[in-house]
Amino acid sequence: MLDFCDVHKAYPTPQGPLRVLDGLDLRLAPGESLALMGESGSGKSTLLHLAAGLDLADHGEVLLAGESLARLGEPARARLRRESLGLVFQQFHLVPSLTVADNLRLQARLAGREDAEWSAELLARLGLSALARRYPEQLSGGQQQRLAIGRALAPRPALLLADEPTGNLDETTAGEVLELLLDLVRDTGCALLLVTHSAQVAAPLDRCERLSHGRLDHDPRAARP
Ligand SMILES: Nc1ncnc2c1ncn2[C@@H]1O[C@H](COP(=O)(O)OP(=O)(O)OP(=O)(O)O)[C@@H](O)[C@H]1O
Repeated sequence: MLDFCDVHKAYPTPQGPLRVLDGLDLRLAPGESLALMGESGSGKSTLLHLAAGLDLADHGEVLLAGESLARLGEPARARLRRESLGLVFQQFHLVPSLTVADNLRLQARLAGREDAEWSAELLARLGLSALARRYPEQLSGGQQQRLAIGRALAPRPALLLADEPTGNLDETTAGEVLELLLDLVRDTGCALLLVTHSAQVAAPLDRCERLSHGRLDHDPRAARP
């Protein structure tokens, strides 16, 4: 589903190149869930950006759904992103002028995958059916993040990238939102790459890797036995 092969990424700085990813290898199988942990500044967001084709590796190869992101032009990368990827961030990034139902529909429409039955089922599973005509600002933080998750999954992507998806929520709401996210991911067969600072959030996922000095180390402490 997602493969990083000997990936290097550096940022130019006045002091010279800052090497963030340094020969990183990663393989995520279809339907597999992986928690990505690591110190602040270790490169987790950089890795997510490369996985989404929002930025390109300096050396090495990133393959998404078998396609080398660097070899595709930007229009083809954008198409692949729309059709194969769901993105969820700590900030919800909902469209404020669209209702709950239309926020959900928009993403599916952009991917050419409108499916009224699936949208209705998603709204119900998100606990948002009764709120379908509200606007994002009329929702609680937990409801907004549930909608953001539903929107990302509306086109039935093969891979969901989530960057601290429960980082803005209180502990109880965060637990509920994570459970919902994992249930939906499991039921749709979507692979998941989730960045978190929390071992508790990482625990129910299939694997946990720690990013350190530009490479990944398996982290048995946070992974399920
Ligand atoms: N566009 C950029 N130009 C220069 N340096 C950058 C750029 N983007 C990120 N960096 C640096 O690269 C390193 C990795 O950043 P990144 O955001 O990937 O880390 P992170 O692990 O996601 O951090 P956090 O957990 O704090 O979100 C940091 O030292 C950061 O300052």
